[in-house]
Amino acid sequence: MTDPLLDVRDLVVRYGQVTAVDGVSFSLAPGETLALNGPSGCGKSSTALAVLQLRRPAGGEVHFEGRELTSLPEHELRPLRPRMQPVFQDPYGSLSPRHRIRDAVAEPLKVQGRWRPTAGPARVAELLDRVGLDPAYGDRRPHELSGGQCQRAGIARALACEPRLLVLDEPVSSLDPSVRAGVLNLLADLQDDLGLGYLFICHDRALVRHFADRVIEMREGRLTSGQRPR
Ligand SMILES: Nc1ncnc2c1ncn2[C@@H]1O[C@H](COP(=O)(O)OP(=O)(O)OP(=O)(O)O)[C@@H](O)[C@H]1O
Repeated sequence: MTDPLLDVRDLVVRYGQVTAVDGVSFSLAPGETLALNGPSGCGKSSTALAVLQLRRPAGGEVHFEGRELTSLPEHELRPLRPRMQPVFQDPYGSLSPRHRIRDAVAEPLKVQGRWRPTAGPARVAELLDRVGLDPAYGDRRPHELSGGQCQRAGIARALACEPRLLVLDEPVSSLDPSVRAGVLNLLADLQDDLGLGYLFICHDRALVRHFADRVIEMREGRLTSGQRPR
């Protein structure tokens, strides 16, 4: 059996007195899509933030590519962060309104010291093309794109990090139904090509059944089905 890409054990997330996630365990294999489904407020986004270590959990462990993340200080997490990238519901919220799309996609390359003035622009154009955007759109700012185009640009920016895991938090929920299928097809193609693992957070049960390899259900902070046996 392949080692899991992500192995979450007894995760607890608290906001003050509120326990949003209460002992959640699951694992995700490389190249797998695991859907986390459940009603509004059940703790899906809190689970996503804790997996990404954007909110440090109050308890439990998050093993990613064999490293346990919750015990790592920020300076040791930093080099691992590019490998697990979020894609959030609001496509405009994840891109700075002031920056052109090409700069937003180039930024992770620059932050990671992988930007080369000669090859960099071509790499950005390649990433935009890979997500189905005309590279000429690189000149635009987010408000000059549709929601679907903007979500594609956000995915291009995530891909610039060369991730192994995408945490997709309601990635198509704010898009027109006509645009959703295109973005989901893109995600499926990228997974086939790159072997990415997806933690796919979605409240739409029909959609998760269609898109995911496996579904786990959450309610009031706990998994009600699909919990990994201990
Ligand atoms: N920053 C916060 N401060 C205090 N409580 C919070 C915070 N974020 C979430 N919560 C609470 O934690 C619980 C879980 O919220 P969370 O957003 O994780 O659920 P969700 O399943 O993602 O909901 P939705 O589908 O509506 O986004 C809710 O009771 C929510 O009110």
